[in-house]
Amino acid sequence: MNIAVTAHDAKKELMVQFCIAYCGVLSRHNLCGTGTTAKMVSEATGLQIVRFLSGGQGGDQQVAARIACNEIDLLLFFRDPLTVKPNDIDEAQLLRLCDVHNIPVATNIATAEALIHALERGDLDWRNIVNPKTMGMLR
Ligand SMILES: O=C(CO)COP(=O)(O)O
Repeated sequence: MNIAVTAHDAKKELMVQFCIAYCGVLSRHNLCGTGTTAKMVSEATGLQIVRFLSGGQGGDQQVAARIACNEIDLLLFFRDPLTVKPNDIDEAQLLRLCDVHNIPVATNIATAEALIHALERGDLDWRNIVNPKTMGMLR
Protein backbone atom coordinates (compact mmCIF):
# COMPACT_ATOMS: atom_id res chain seq x y z
CA MET A 1 0.00 0.00 0.00
CA ASN A 2 1.03 3.59 -0.54
CA ILE A 3 0.83 5.62 2.66
CA ALA A 4 1.20 9.41 2.80
CA VAL A 5 2.14 11.23 5.99
CA THR A 6 1.88 14.90 6.82
CA ALA A 7 1.42 16.87 10.02
CA HIS A 8 1.03 20.42 11.19
CA ASP A 9 3.97 21.77 13.20
CA ALA A 10 2.24 21.26 16.56
CA LYS A 11 1.56 17.61 15.66
CA LYS A 12 4.86 16.64 14.02
CA GLU A 13 6.40 15.19 17.16
CA LEU A 14 3.23 13.16 17.69
CA MET A 15 3.55 11.86 14.12
CA VAL A 16 7.17 10.92 14.80
CA GLN A 17 6.16 9.03 17.95
CA PHE A 18 3.34 7.31 16.07
CA CYS A 19 5.69 6.22 13.29
CA ILE A 20 8.24 4.95 15.83
CA ALA A 21 5.50 2.93 17.53
CA TYR A 22 4.27 1.44 14.25
CA CYS A 23 7.61 1.33 12.43
CA GLY A 24 7.28 -2.42 11.87
CA VAL A 25 3.95 -2.08 10.12
CA LEU A 26 4.95 1.00 8.16
CA SER A 27 8.17 -0.64 6.94
CA ARG A 28 6.09 -3.11 4.94
CA HIS A 29 4.50 -0.34 2.88
CA ASN A 30 5.55 2.48 0.55
CA LEU A 31 5.73 5.80 2.32
CA CYS A 32 5.68 9.37 1.08
CA GLY A 33 5.13 12.66 2.83
CA THR A 34 5.45 16.41 2.89
CA GLY A 35 8.98 17.75 3.31
CA THR A 36 9.47 18.45 6.98
CA THR A 37 7.22 15.68 8.26
CA ALA A 38 8.88 13.09 6.02
CA LYS A 39 12.35 14.26 7.06
CA MET A 40 11.56 14.09 10.77
CA VAL A 41 9.94 10.66 10.48
CA SER A 42 12.70 9.16 8.37
CA GLU A 43 15.42 10.52 10.67
CA ALA A 44 13.68 9.17 13.78
CA THR A 45 12.75 5.76 12.36
CA GLY A 46 15.14 5.02 9.51
CA LEU A 47 12.11 4.38 7.31
CA GLN A 48 12.50 5.21 3.64
CA ILE A 49 10.04 7.93 2.69
CA VAL A 50 9.61 9.63 -0.67
CA ARG A 51 9.97 13.24 0.38
CA PHE A 52 7.90 15.86 -1.38
CA LEU A 53 8.20 19.63 -1.00
CA SER A 54 7.31 21.23 2.29
CA GLY A 55 3.55 21.58 2.67
CA GLY A 56 3.47 25.35 2.24
CA GLN A 57 5.78 25.13 -0.79
CA GLY A 58 3.43 22.79 -2.65
CA GLY A 59 4.00 19.48 -0.86
CA ASP A 60 0.32 19.28 0.08
CA GLN A 61 -0.52 19.64 -3.58
CA GLN A 62 1.97 16.95 -4.56
CA VAL A 63 0.23 14.56 -2.18
CA ALA A 64 -3.16 15.79 -3.42
CA ALA A 65 -2.15 15.11 -7.03
CA ARG A 66 -1.39 11.50 -6.15
CA ILE A 67 -4.63 11.19 -4.26
CA ALA A 68 -6.44 12.64 -7.28
CA CYS A 69 -4.93 9.80 -9.34
CA ASN A 70 -6.09 7.33 -6.66
CA GLU A 71 -2.47 6.41 -6.00
CA ILE A 72 -2.50 6.83 -2.23
CA ASP A 73 -4.15 4.10 -0.16
CA LEU A 74 -3.97 5.72 3.26
CA LEU A 75 -3.41 9.31 4.37
CA LEU A 76 -2.18 10.11 7.86
CA PHE A 77 -2.62 13.85 8.32
CA PHE A 78 -2.26 14.95 11.93
CA ARG A 79 -3.96 18.33 12.06
CA ASP A 80 -3.68 21.12 14.60
CA PRO A 81 -7.25 22.41 14.77
CA LEU A 82 -6.31 25.42 16.90
CA THR A 83 -4.14 27.36 14.47
CA VAL A 84 -5.01 28.98 11.15
CA LYS A 85 -2.48 28.06 8.47
CA PRO A 86 -1.70 29.86 5.18
CA ASN A 87 -2.22 26.64 3.21
CA ASP A 88 -5.58 25.73 4.78
CA ILE A 89 -7.18 25.71 1.32
CA ASP A 90 -4.66 23.15 0.01
CA GLU A 91 -5.35 20.98 3.05
CA ALA A 92 -9.10 21.15 2.57
CA GLN A 93 -8.53 20.03 -1.01
CA LEU A 94 -6.44 17.11 0.24
CA LEU A 95 -9.27 15.92 2.46
CA ARG A 96 -11.88 16.54 -0.23
CA LEU A 97 -9.98 14.33 -2.68
CA CYS A 98 -9.79 11.55 -0.10
CA ASP A 99 -13.58 11.65 0.03
CA VAL A 100 -13.80 11.69 -3.77
CA HIS A 101 -11.77 8.48 -3.98
CA ASN A 102 -12.80 6.82 -0.71
CA ILE A 103 -9.26 6.92 0.57
CA PRO A 104 -8.99 6.13 4.27
CA VAL A 105 -7.69 9.21 6.10
CA ALA A 106 -6.80 9.88 9.72
CA THR A 107 -6.62 13.46 10.95
CA ASN A 108 -5.73 12.53 14.52
CA ILE A 109 -3.76 9.82 16.30
CA ALA A 110 -6.84 8.01 17.60
CA THR A 111 -8.12 7.35 14.09
CA ALA A 112 -4.60 6.65 12.85
CA GLU A 113 -4.24 3.86 15.42
CA ALA A 114 -7.54 2.34 14.33
CA LEU A 115 -6.52 2.49 10.68
CA ILE A 116 -3.06 1.07 11.21
CA HIS A 117 -4.57 -1.93 12.99
CA ALA A 118 -7.10 -2.24 10.17
CA LEU A 119 -4.21 -2.15 7.70
CA GLU A 120 -2.46 -4.95 9.60
CA ARG A 121 -5.61 -7.08 9.70
CA GLY A 122 -6.07 -6.70 5.96
CA ASP A 123 -9.21 -4.58 6.26
CA LEU A 124 -7.80 -2.17 3.67
CA ASP A 125 -6.87 -4.86 1.15
CA TRP A 126 -9.80 -3.75 -1.02
CA ARG A 127 -7.58 -0.83 -2.00
CA ASN A 128 -5.54 -3.31 -4.07
CA ILE A 129 -8.65 -3.93 -6.13
CA VAL A 130 -9.61 -0.29 -6.73
CA ASN A 131 -5.98 0.74 -7.09
CA PRO A 132 -4.33 -2.21 -8.83
CA LYS A 133 -1.93 -0.10 -10.88
CA THR A 134 1.54 0.41 -9.60
CA MET A 135 2.71 3.91 -9.05
CA GLY A 136 6.11 4.39 -10.60
CA MET A 137 7.53 6.36 -7.75
CA LEU A 138 6.01 4.48 -4.84
CA ARG A 139 5.60 0.82 -5.71
O1 LIG B 1 1.99 21.75 5.46
C1 LIG B 1 1.90 20.71 6.04
C2 LIG B 1 0.58 20.13 6.42
O2 LIG B 1 -0.42 20.70 5.66
C3 LIG B 1 3.09 19.92 6.41
O3 LIG B 1 4.20 20.25 5.62
P1 LIG B 1 5.63 19.91 6.18
O4 LIG B 1 5.65 18.47 6.52
O5 LIG B 1 6.60 20.24 5.10
O6 LIG B 1 5.81 20.79 7.39
